[in-house]
Amino acid sequence: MERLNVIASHLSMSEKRGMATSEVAGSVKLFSFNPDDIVVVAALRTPIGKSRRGVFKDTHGDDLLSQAFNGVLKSVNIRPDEIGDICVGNVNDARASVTARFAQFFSGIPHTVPVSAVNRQCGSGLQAFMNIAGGIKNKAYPLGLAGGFEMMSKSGMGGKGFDDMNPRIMDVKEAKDSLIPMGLTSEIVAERYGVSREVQDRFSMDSHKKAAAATKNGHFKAEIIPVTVEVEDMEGNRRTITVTEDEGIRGNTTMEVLAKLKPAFKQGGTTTAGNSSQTSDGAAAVLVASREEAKRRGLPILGTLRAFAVVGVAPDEMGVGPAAAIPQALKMAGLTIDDIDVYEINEAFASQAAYCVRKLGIPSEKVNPKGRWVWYPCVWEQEWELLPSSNIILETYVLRDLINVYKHLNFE
Ligand SMILES: CC(=O)SCCNC(=O)CCNC(=O)[C@H](O)C(C)(C)COP(=O)(O)OP(=O)(O)OC[C@H]1O[C@@H](n2cnc3c(N)ncnc32)[C@H](O)[C@@H]1OP(=O)(O)O
Repeated sequence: MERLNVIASHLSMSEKRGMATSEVAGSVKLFSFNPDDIVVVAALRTPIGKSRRGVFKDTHGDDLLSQAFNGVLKSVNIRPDEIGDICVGNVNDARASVTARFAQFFSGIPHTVPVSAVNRQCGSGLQAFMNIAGGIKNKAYPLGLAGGFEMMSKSGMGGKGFDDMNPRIMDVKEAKDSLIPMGLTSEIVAERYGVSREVQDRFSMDSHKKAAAATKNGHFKAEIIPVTVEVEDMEGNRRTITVTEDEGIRGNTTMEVLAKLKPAFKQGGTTTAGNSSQTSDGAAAVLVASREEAKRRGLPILGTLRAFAVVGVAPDEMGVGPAAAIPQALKMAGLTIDDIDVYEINEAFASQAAYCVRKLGIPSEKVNPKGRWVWYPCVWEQEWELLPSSNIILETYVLRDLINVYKHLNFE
């Protein structure tokens, strides 16, 4: 009976995806539902603000993160003391684990619930998710909260704590390369792999236009929690505002305007403010459970984690990460490039995303339909309607937009 249900669900998926039954037959074992599957039962984020001069420039990270925590808990009516563990991804906040603890208390989650923070650079939010998923898989707890935040208005791009470095770093090429500013690694990728300024600008323009259309059509509404904050204007007056949409999307951008922008990181380079992600402020959270626990509680199942991979790449071209890691995740999931319906490739620079899409042969119509970029892949089987006729999503970073928001904005 169980098997019949599984096959029946595949048939309906194949119909939705417009595929012949035989095309999905090979993935029957992938799609079987098991009690210990890792599922997402709630996922929400704040809007994303432009750092330093945006809507959250006067807001604290813990205030923003607690909004995300509160949002997901309330959306499915979970008692805060029932959470087994919390893990939060962050790159630039030197005291992120304490900020996360503050956010927990601001959300009314009692001290008996433990919290930790994790930094895997741009993949930190996704890593937080994987840490919680690992705890559930190991039966340490059946339900956990994963989140992420970045407040670049306050932290900037990091770069703190480098005063006391081991001088030996300069003698070891890859150690030294790890200090290359991110924008310059974009220039290296563009030069090394021949990604022209025009390709970068076009990728960026398309991304902005998709994001503007997605916003206009309300596609982000279900995932964004409106946030009310105080913000100081240029004259020093404080006012209270409620933010409901992402800041920084430039739907009117044209190739002509983009072509006029000066290189941001290197004379004669091709990476500009227009084809880089902006620096941002924001936070997100997901409530994660085993399928068994979700069913027992009657919680909605938004998606099932099907595979996850991490692969290292040379530091001087860090942005080629998706090209290395996506094949690995696909292999683990028993899927091919063509099996994926939607790729969300959240990269900071158009050079990197455009290179990865080209290298992997991803059909352009499947890339970032809402205009965002991804790396650091995990494969999701979607059990809700993200987009018509899409069921399998490969995304890098986190569940749709979570986390490491500092690089997302430009392309959302
Ligand atoms: C794993 C990884 O990927 S690591 C990477 C992590 N993330 C990063 O490294 C962040 C990269 N981004 C940055 O560092 C910064 O955004 C920079 C340096 C590229 C640009 O910084 P800023 O100059 O502050 O950019 P800002 O967004 O304010 O844009 C400056 C101007 O360029 C122009 N501009 C920027 N984007 C666009 C666009 N899409 N279309 C048209 N004009 C644009 C505008 O005139 C804008 O001024 P305005 O906002 O007053 O209209």
